[in-house]
Amino acid sequence: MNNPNKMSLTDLGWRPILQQQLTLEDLEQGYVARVVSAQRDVIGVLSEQGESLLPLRLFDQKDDPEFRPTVGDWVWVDFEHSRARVFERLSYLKRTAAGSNPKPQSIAANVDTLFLVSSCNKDFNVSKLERYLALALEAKIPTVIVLTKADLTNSVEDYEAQAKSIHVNTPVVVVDALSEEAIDHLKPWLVKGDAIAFVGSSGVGKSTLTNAVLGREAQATQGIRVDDAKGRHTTTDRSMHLSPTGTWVIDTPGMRELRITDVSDGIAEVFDDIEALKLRCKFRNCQHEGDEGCAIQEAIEAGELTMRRWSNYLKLQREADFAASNKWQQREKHRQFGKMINNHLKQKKTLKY
Ligand SMILES: Nc1nc2c(ncn2[C@@H]2O[C@H](COP(=O)(O)OP(=O)(O)OP(=O)(O)O)[C@@H](O)[C@H]2O)c(=O)[nH]1
Ligand SMILES: [Zn+2]
Repeated sequence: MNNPNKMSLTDLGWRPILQQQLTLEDLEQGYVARVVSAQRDVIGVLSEQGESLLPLRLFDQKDDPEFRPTVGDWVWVDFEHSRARVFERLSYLKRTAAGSNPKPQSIAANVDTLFLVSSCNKDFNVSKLERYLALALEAKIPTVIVLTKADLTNSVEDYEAQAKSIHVNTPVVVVDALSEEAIDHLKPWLVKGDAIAFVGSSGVGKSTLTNAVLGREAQATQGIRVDDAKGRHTTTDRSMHLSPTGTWVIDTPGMRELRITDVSDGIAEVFDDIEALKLRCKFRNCQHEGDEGCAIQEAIEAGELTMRRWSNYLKLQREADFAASNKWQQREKHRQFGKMINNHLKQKKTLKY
C-alpha cells in the first residue's frame, strides 16, 4: 500500500551518534522509527516505511513509566518477531505527578531545544524560571528563555535583564507572540529535523507560539484573565508535529505539575556562580551561615548575589535531596521485598526436598 508519510531518517531528526546502538543484525531484521504520538497502549511512529501504530506490548520496557516509549523516542522494531526496543535517549524530560506515591511521567525524549516560556506580567518569576531551567539542564536540553507579551508592558528591558541574569549561557528572547515577527526571533533554533518544545505555565503563550511555528491558525488558545494573570489550561494531547520548514514541535500538556525530581546536576549548572563562590569560602565545611571568611555571605553583602537567588538555590537543593532520598527509600523497599520473596521461595524449596 502506498504510504504517504514515508520520511527519511534525516528528516525525522536522526543523529549519527544513535548508530552506535544498532547492529547489522538489527538492520536486517527490523527498522528504525521515531515516536510521534503516545497513548496508553499504543504509539504512533514514522519511518522510512511510512506511518504505523505499534502496540506497547512489543516493548520490553512497557511496564516502566520512565523507559517505555514516549514522544520523540527512537525505536527499533522487528514486527515479524514481535520485538521492539527504545533507543537510549540523548535527552529526556519527565515530570513527577502529585500524590503520596509520585511516579515519573515522561514528557518527551530527544528534544533539541527547549523554549522556556514566561510572560512580561505577573507570571514572570525569576525563581520559577530557575526551577524550570534546572529541570531542563538536568534533562540535557539546550534551553532558550522566551518572554511573551512584550506588547503589554513598558518595562521590557527590565524583564529581559532579570531573565538574562539567571544563567549566562541561556539566551533570552522577548516577543509579542501575536505578531508576525515573533517567529523571526526563534528562527536560529528552528532547524530542519530538530525537535523543539515549549514549556511554561498556563496562559503564557505556548499554544500561540506553537501555532506560529506550525504556520496554522491559532486554535484552542483561550483568553487570559487579566486580574490574576492566569490563563485556562487548553493543551492536552501529547504528540509531535512537523512545521512547514521541517522542524518538529513536541506539544506538551501544561507543566504546572513540573516538580524538582533528582536534579542536582541541573541545579549546579543553573547556579554555577554559587558553586564557584562556595569553593572560595575560607573553610571547606563552611555552612554559609555567618561563618568566618564565607564567600557567599561576602557576595551577598557586596550585592553580587541576591538573597533571593541564594534562598532559591537552597530551597531547590533541599527539594532535590528529598526527592533523591525518597527514590533511595523506594529502591530499598523494593530490595527488602525481593529479599523476603527469595527467602520465602528458598524455605519452600527446603520444605519440598
Ligand atoms: N498581547 C499578547 N497576548 C498574547 C501573547 N502571547 C499569548 N497571548 C494571549 O494569551 C492567551 C493565552 O495564550 P496561549 O497560547 O493559549 O497560552 P498557553 O501557554 O498555550 O496556555 P495553556 O494551553 O493553558 O498551557 C491567548 O489569549 C493569547 O492570544 C503576546 O505576546 N501578547
Ligand atoms: Zn561559606
